[in-house]
Amino acid sequence: MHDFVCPESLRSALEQLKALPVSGFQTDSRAVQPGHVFVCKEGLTQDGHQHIHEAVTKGAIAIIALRPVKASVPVIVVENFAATVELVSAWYNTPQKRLYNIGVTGTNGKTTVAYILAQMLNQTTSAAYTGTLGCLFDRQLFPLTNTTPDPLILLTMMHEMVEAGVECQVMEVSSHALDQGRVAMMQFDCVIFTNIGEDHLDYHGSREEYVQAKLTLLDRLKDGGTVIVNNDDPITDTILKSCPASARVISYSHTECTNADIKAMSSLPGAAGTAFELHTAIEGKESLTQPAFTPLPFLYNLENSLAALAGFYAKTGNISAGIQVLKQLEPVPGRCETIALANGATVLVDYAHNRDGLESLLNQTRALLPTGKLIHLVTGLTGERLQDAEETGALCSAMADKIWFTCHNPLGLAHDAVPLAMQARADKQRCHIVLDRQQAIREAMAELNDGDVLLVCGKGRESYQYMLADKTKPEPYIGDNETVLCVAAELFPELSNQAHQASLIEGRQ
Ligand SMILES: CC(=O)N[C@H]1[C@@H](OP(=O)(O)OP(=O)(O)OC[C@H]2O[C@@H](n3ccc(=O)[nH]c3=O)[C@H](O)[C@@H]2O)O[C@H](CO)[C@@H](O)[C@@H]1O[C@H](C)C(=O)N[C@@H](C)C(=O)N[C@H](CCC(=O)O)C(=O)O
Ligand SMILES: Nc1ncnc2c1ncn2[C@@H]1O[C@H](COP(=O)(O)OP(=O)(O)OP(=O)(O)O)[C@@H](O)[C@H]1O
Repeated sequence: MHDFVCPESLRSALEQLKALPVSGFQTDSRAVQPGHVFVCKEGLTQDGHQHIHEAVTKGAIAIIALRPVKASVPVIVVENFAATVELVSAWYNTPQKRLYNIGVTGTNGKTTVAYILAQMLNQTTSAAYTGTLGCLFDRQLFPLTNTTPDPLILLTMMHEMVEAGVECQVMEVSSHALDQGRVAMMQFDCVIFTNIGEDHLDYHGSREEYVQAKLTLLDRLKDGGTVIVNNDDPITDTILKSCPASARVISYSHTECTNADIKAMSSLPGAAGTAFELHTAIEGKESLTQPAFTPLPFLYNLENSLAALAGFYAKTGNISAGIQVLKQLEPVPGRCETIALANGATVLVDYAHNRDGLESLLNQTRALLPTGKLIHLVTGLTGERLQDAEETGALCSAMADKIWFTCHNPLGLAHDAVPLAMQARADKQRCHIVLDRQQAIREAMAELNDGDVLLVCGKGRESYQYMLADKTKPEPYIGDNETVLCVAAELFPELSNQAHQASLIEGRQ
């Protein structure tokens, strides 16, 4: 049994760690691997100190705790979790300070903006993406549990990035992360706001609290850093009022009549992307209008592309180079992925998973659909969004022609709880409940005719369902894309799976 160790300073804690063969740091006993230091955290529902035994059994070689505890491995006691973050940051030689960090927040569009901006910056430097899709750099993808990871995971990833020669990180910053201080050790060079609507009321309690959480991203801005705002979002006035005086502000807009620094003119958003005139009038520079094109479909992706262009400009100072790389963007996995069917109908697999996202997707689809053609919709909401379910269901009923409410991460609720709530204020003649997600997709596809569109929303490329509240125990799910491809092969056997797969890629007309 080791004595309790109570370091008087960070330095002495570091010295203790240096004497051990540390392979990493972990706050979750379930994920501990041999050589890890297990960090005890008092969370919202549990106390990490209760899980020391499991951590040691799994191979933890030391414990960092907030109070004296007994363990068969050395214990370092620190004052609070922030001290641990400081310790781990020092252990990795403050990797966050060795990167140009861009933080992206907003209700919708974080993944899209962060992923495409990292892609664009990769044409000029080595850039990493961190967010809902995982942590991607140096051609490797590291899966993440959270959109914005726990600070110790983030520090570990940033250490790996620095080791791999990455120069710039574009990361999504969720409202939960801001509220829980997951990015408290960051000093962002640039922050980007996409749009702020209403979401996560289960966690934040009210829209005001949610907005306040988002605004705290500004507290994490470096002195003299850049704030990128969407002039078309009414929340921008509030953001600007909260901006530090030293900040450089760059605004973007998709409407011609605003005085945004970067704006799209003469745009005609379509399913094949959007051609537009990019007008820039930044920081007193001579204004410039240049032809531009984003291959991502729909108006909201024009907005996302403008946000990414502004981010590219903030980092490189070269908007013309940004226009060039924007043209060649690869699609974002699970967002607006199109599959053309042999009968002339189209299936679109998308990540729209809250009221605002569904509304903008349905609006855009309706605007592009010829009269008389139908929008079919397969959707659900996660258990966390139960209180939004009635209103969202009513919105879907008003905007789509035929709807299948289905299962989407019930997170411990009865599987029909969210679908029933979604159906409550919907037109029941047109809005069915089919809990088996694959069956819902199958039924919806069977009813499609030439020119109709089916939107399969909410999961994107996710290949799991959180049936239980415990997110460490996901159930495997084949995936929406795969389901659509299988059903297409059943419905149109004359086309091989391979042909369908090809149409998935080429179908982005
Ligand atoms: C509600 C919430 O946000 N919880 C987050 C929070 O967990 P917590 O600290 O409260 O955890 P806890 O369950 O009370 O446990 C306390 C401590 O005991 C540890 N523990 C717990 C159980 C065990 O068996 N062993 C063990 O060691 C836990 O790892 C933790 O260190 O801190 C953890 C580490 O940072 C997060 O992983 C965890 O995210 C959970 C998984 C989650 O689902 N969060 C969602 C709501 C979320 O954050 N979502 C946003 C994106 C939202 C969006 O835009 O769509 C995100 O950034 O991911
Ligand atoms: N700028 C936008 N405005 C409104 N809706 C959008 C916008 N961008 C994307 N969407 C819709 O929201 C969905 C989710 O997009 P995206 O994954 O980029 O958002 P997000 O903010 O990262 O969400 P999450 O953090 O939960 O993953 C898209 O599939 C699309 O339907």
